[in-house]
Amino acid sequence: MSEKPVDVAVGVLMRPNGDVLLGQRPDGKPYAGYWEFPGGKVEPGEDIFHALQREFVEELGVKVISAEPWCCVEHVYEHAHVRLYFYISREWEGEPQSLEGQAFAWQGAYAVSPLLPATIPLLEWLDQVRYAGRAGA
Ligand SMILES: Nc1nc2c([nH]c(=O)n2[C@@H]2O[C@H](COP(=O)(O)OP(=O)(O)OP(=O)(O)O)[C@@H](O)[C@H]2O)c(=O)[nH]1
Repeated sequence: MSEKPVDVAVGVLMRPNGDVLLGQRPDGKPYAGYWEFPGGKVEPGEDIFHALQREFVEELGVKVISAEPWCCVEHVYEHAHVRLYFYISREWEGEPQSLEGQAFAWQGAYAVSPLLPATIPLLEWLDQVRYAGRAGA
């Protein structure tokens, strides 16, 4: 598949201790059961941050107050060519709720699996952000 990539806004909610929120893809979606950082496709005319805010309200009932762009990766799946815009947020309102029936979990070490293939290579790099400045990190 070499068509134009689909833009996806992805958010890493990060607690002060470095834990991050992962969700499990619901039944009926490609890669159902795989774990991912919450997010979804950017709609026409929408900017990435607003897409991120919308997805977090729809999926988790969480209002993202601020988020910094972290990285962008492309991945070609059999179902889609995606361009993933990852943001890191340390400032949000509300406790995550399972509004789409999905499981979710705050993770220190990544104890859930499988994770989406495009996301796995980023985890080591993300740990550098999560535990920056800590002894042994
Ligand atoms: N949210 C999210 N999506 C990811 C990650 N990694 C990754 O490859 N993706 C891919 O990005 C795409 C996200 O699309 P989606 O189907 O979840 O988007 P959506 O919620 O808008 O779905 P919809 O089509 O039902 O409206 C999927 O192809 C998914 O495989 C990740 O960490 N988080």
